[in-house]
Amino acid sequence: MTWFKLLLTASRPAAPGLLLAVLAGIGAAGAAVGLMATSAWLISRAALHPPVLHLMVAIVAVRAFGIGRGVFRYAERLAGHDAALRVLGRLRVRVFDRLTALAPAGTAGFRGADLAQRLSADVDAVLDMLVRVVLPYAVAAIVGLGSVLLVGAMSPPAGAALAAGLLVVGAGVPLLQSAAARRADGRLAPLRGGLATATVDLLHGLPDLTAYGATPAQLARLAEADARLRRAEQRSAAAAGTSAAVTALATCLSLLAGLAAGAVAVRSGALHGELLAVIVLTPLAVYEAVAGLPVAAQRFAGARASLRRLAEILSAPDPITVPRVPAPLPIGAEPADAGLPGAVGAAGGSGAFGVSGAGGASGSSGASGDFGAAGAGGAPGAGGAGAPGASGAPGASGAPGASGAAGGGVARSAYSPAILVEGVSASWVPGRPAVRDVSFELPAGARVALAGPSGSGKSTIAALLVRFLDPTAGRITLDGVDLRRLDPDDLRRIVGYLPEDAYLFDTTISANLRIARPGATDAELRAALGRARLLDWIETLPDGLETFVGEHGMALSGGQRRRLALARALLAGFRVLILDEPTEHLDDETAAALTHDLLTAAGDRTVLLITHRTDVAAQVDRVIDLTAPAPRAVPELV
Ligand SMILES: Nc1ncnc2c1ncn2[C@@H]1O[C@H](COP(=O)(O)OP(=O)(O)OP(=O)(O)O)[C@@H](O)[C@H]1O
Repeated sequence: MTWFKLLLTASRPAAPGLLLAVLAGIGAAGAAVGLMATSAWLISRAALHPPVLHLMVAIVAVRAFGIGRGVFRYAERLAGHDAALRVLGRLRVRVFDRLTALAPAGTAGFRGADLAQRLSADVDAVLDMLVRVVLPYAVAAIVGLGSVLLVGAMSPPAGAALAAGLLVVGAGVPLLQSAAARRADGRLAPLRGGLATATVDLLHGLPDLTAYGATPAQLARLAEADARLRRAEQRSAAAAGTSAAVTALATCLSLLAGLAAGAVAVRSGALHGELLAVIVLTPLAVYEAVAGLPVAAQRFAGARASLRRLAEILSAPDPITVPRVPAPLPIGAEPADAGLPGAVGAAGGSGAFGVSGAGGASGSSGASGDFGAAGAGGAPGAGGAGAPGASGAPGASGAPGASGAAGGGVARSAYSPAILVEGVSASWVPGRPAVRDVSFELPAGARVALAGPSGSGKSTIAALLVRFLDPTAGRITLDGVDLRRLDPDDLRRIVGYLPEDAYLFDTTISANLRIARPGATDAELRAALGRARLLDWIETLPDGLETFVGEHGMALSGGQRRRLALARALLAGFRVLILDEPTEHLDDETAAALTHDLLTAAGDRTVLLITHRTDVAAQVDRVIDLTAPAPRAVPELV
């Protein structure tokens, strides 16, 4: 998408308002020109002492133009800003929507502070483009043309002098200016983004920089970014100053030329002496209308650069493909109502996925020797008797909700989906695979640990399961339905990802929890906190649920932060929970206790526990090891 197309599409809904602003602008500038021309004639005529009645029309016209100029100017500002602010608001929402669709995989190429800059300053540049570039140019072009015709009708040479002056000020000076400062003006927005990024980096990394004595070097980088921005601003300001001087010079020369042409015309008798003042003074008002054009041209370069940066976001490739007509979530795969075990009905109508073709297909894959141990009965449709996965598997019984009773291995009182990962490869950056040919199964209601060395792709698998990313090869199915056929928002209502660094907002415990479910009552919050084993501690706090957690949850310990994030996930009612390194950086004893609590709190949900720890094997149904080329299942489901 080009910057121009972006501007057109963004402004189209506000076109009537913008047109009204242009008309009002023409009215205001036209009234200024009319005021100057009429008063010039009135002064000249009055000097000859005619009967006052001969002046009455001109006197009324002067009043009308004087009042009209103010009224039209007000209407122009009102209509122009109203339309531009509407465009700006819509564009900001559009950019934000796009960012949410891109994040996190699609925004990997952008830097955080720079994105913030694009979302704020660059979107604001649309206001500049419409109100300070498009509007003044449209008004100046029409009023300038009308004035040249008016003056030209009285004295063609004076009209030609005015036209030449207007061309110099309205077109020549801006062209010269943009040639002189194009690079500087175009670089202002990216340089501001770079400075914001360097500042945020410095602030966030200050403790580490101080510890390593690297603050001076980082400060030097910041100073360098600042200096580059200052140099660009200076070049831009120098070009603007030169333009202002050239504009003033061109205006004076054009006025003098008009005066000379008018004087010659009066002398030769071609022009009545009363009109000489009109020819000389009218251009003053016209130049007022075009005087802002060099600045407008300068703003144009900056605003165009900003629009290009926004177009980059809007046309960034989709990290995932959203189907035009998404498949419905498998019946029964609705989020739990209160995030509590048993709150979800036992998957009524579940027979639907008993007949699902995809379920059948995955069944054959589950039974394959690839991960036979893991797949024994666990794969949807594989039909292994007695294995927990089989019990809930669509193909096995066609009634997932009934599985708890049938399976025996993993007691489930509510529906939990099964997930099958088949020969999946994926990359964050094209050509750099993060996981290759990974296959494993997450049977319904099972707790599976995903282990492997750092960088082996565990978090990438989690990102694939919530469709932050799509596989480049292979497929992932949820109860037999390929994830790519589902709406990602639907999917994320039932598959919850709890990253290692789950974000806590700088607000109260209750507000952090209600992000998952805005309508949750205090009792529901307490229930979720109780299940995350955090309630006892919270009850000891003077402000209880209304205690502030600080920026990034700094007022909580690492373990408390994770428990609070878990309580939020429980409250959301996900039916599959992906816990990414929930015990990282905790001592062994606390880690074991937290893992136990997390798994207990997860209740009947399907859980994928990403971990480096080797001691979780006893607490889960199986461990998938990503180290091996094709992950192995250790040990078998109990
Ligand atoms: N957002 C991202 N953008 C680009 N590359 C990424 C991104 N996230 C991960 N990668 C790359 O994908 C590969 C796998 O990373 P991933 O985080 O999945 O591994 P991991 O097993 O979870 O590691 P760890 O145990 O250290 O968290 C790495 O080479 C990493 O550089």
